[in-house]
Amino acid sequence: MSIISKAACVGGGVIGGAWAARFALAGIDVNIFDPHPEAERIIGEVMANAQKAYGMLTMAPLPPRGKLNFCKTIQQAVEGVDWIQESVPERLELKRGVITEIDAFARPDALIGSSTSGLLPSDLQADMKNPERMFVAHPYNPVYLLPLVELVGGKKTSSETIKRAEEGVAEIGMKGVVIAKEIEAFVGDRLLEALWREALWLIQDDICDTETLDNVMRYSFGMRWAQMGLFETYRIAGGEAGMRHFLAQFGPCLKWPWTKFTDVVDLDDALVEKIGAQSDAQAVGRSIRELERIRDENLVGIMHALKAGNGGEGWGAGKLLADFEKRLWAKGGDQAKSYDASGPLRLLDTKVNAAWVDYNGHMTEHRYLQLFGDTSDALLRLIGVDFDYVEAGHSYYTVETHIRHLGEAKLGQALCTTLQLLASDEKRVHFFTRIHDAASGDVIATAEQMMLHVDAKAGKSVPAPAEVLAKLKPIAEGHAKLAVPEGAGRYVGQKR
Ligand SMILES: CC(C)(COP(=O)([O-])OP(=O)(O)OC[C@H]1O[C@@H](n2cnc3c(N)ncnc32)[C@H](O)[C@@H]1OP(=O)(O)O)[C@@H](O)C(=O)NCCC(=O)NCCSC(=O)C[N+](C)(C)C
Repeated sequence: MSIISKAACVGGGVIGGAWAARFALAGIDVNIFDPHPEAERIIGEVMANAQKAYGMLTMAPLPPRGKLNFCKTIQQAVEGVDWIQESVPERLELKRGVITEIDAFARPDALIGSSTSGLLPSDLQADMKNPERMFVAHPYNPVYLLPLVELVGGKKTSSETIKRAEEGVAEIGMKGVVIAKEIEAFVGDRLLEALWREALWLIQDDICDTETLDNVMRYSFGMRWAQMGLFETYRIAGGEAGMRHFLAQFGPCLKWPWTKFTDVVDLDDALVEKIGAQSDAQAVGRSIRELERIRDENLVGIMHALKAGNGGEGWGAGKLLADFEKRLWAKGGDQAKSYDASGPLRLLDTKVNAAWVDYNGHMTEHRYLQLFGDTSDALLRLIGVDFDYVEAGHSYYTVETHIRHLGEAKLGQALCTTLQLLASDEKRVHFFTRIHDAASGDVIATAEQMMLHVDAKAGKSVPAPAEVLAKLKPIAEGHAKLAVPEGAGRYVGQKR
């Protein structure tokens, strides 16, 4: 049983809107309450960014998008839902009042998370009737892409609530990290605050400008942090002797005058103007929307890289994405069970995303192979060769591929793939896949491929079991009646 079938977002700004997108893209209907006159437009823009980002992030079958329902009152928004996420401005009295109102109308077992960046959950739950179901669920912007949620209970929060909250955020592809004790600003914002304080001093004292400071981070430890965080990185820095050696070597430096850690810079008009001007220069005219697009594409790229990390097992946020996709495939597999074998099988629908485009301004070579591979994966799921099947020790491996490029695919272009079986026997599946422009049906590329059924442990081809062959049979029979595709059997250098 899922924890979240229906959600509510109270407060729909950048954070609340992105929570709404997270829920909706996980197939969950969301009630939204936000008195801002332009709430619908703002959330619509966040949703559009989120959808674009998910289009790049995953080929797994996302469930039908949940509905967004704009409500006139908090009562209307929260009645009957399973999870309420409060994201109103960061003022204790305001948040406490809103949470108390949510508490009055929500189902007694509904979970209530607050997006506060630093207020104590005990303070927020002070006036509630059912405070045991309230906690901090602190996300990071953009919430629809960054998976972390800090889960922090107050004095009256039950441990059962935190457990359910952890399960709930996992359902929407997020990583719930439980913070052991409540403390202002929790863990993430404490760390950011320390760095931010130091950074402001470096600018104030003319040690560097904003661009230099950002470059120092993004070309070095920023990349390390994204994949291993602080302590695991330092463990490696300690060499063979590990963490203890690192602490012995670098610990004493903490007493050197390297930081202004406890001093707070005076953010007077002059410093604000200095940082503002440097930041404007750094942006070289790029709008916030443009920067958001670049940020989202980069985040997707980082997550893809991490998904391939650790020898393909996935690492950190990439492993989380891989696990989320496994669940999506497991659910979405049902959709693919019905098909019409009287023609080529339509197995994939996608759009060319920015990361797939090369310096010639069109989709680059290896992305074609990715789409062909994703299409053969879809065929395999259709005949029962899914994650469980592979985990049990058998699979199909591709042993030969012949790709032809007949047209170009441009950024944002909608594509679909169709697959035609040419021949099969107990070991072999020989098939022909076309990538089409989804609107016109024009063929942009084709691949003729051969897969062999293998015993993965033995690393040898073996006959597929009867149940797999039985699922392949109706497709083979249907496709035997089709004409052999133009281009099948061609080789490079052959005259047309
Ligand atoms: C393990 C492996 C796939 C096969 O090795 P093998 O058991 O030694 O196999 P044989 O060479 O003996 O071949 C078995 C039979 O299949 C026939 N065969 C082989 N290649 C072809 C071909 N290209 N076209 C037609 N027939 C072919 C061969 O003649 C044998 O026939 P018999 O009648 O005598 O049984 C091994 O090759 C291997 O590990 N290869 C690497 C595979 C790989 O890593 N591929 C890339 C992975 S991408 C992928 O798999 C994508 N996806 C499917 C998951 C989406």
